[in-house]
Amino acid sequence: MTAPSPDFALEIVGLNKAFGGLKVTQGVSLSIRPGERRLIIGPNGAGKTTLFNQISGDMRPNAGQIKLFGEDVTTLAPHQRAHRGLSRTYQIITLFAGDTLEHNVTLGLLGLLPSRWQMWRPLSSYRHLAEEARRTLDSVGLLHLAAHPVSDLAYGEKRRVELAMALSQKPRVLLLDEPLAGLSNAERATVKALIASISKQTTVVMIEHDMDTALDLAETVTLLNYGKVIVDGQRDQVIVDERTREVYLGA
Ligand SMILES: Nc1ncnc2c1ncn2[C@@H]1O[C@H](COP(=O)(O)OP(=O)(O)OP(=O)(O)O)[C@@H](O)[C@H]1O
Repeated sequence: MTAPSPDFALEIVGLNKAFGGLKVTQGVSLSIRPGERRLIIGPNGAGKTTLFNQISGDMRPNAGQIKLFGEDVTTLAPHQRAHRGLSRTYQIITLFAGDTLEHNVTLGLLGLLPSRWQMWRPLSSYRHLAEEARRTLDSVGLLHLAAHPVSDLAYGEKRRVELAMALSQKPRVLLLDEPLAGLSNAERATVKALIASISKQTTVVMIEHDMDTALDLAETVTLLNYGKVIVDGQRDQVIVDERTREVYLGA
């Protein structure tokens, strides 16, 4: 008999996090269904990135629970969550600037192998990973730059590489932290199309300030302010909600 599939890809219950006296996550509860596109919005300092850090395991909550497809992952390390299908990008690009694109993506894939890497084994011996890295680069139209150092790339191209690296892990849940930040209009359109093309096998949770673009990609929206969930629901309802107006317009 197979186990019943859980209702939620990601379920957060009563999450709390404080830095000294500053409460940055206050009783946050969220339920995100498999395949959902969820946008997390809120003013600067609302606690969006801190929430992501706790979901990914980069930061431990003070209280509360995080479940991935029904499994409690609250105390698991980031790589253990990654093995269970959670992947994230960061607000700050995390590629190795001096290394080639192909090596960067290969290393990203290597980190996910159950055996991890063995330091005495040359990277070139992981041929299947290098091939997958090249497929990954091809998927975002950057294969022609595979042998170039990351420092040669334009900012928008680096963003695409980072996204491609996260996608190459075939995540079940993907956390995108401001994927459009700092992009030109043209780059924004390219990255938006890339996000829109992500398979429904992947649940997408995205923090983004560029509402014009991000709202198009979202089905559901959560508004955070001072570490609390203020409104949560279908995109169109959240947009017209009085409380959203209040937070953004101080009305
Ligand atoms: N490691 C830390 N130590 C102390 N305070 C922190 C730490 N990380 C975040 N904070 C504080 O927690 C609050 C929430 O920060 P966070 O980065 O989560 O907000 P955000 O909603 O992502 O903001 P932005 O939209 O500007 O990125 C801020 O007041 C921030 O200064």
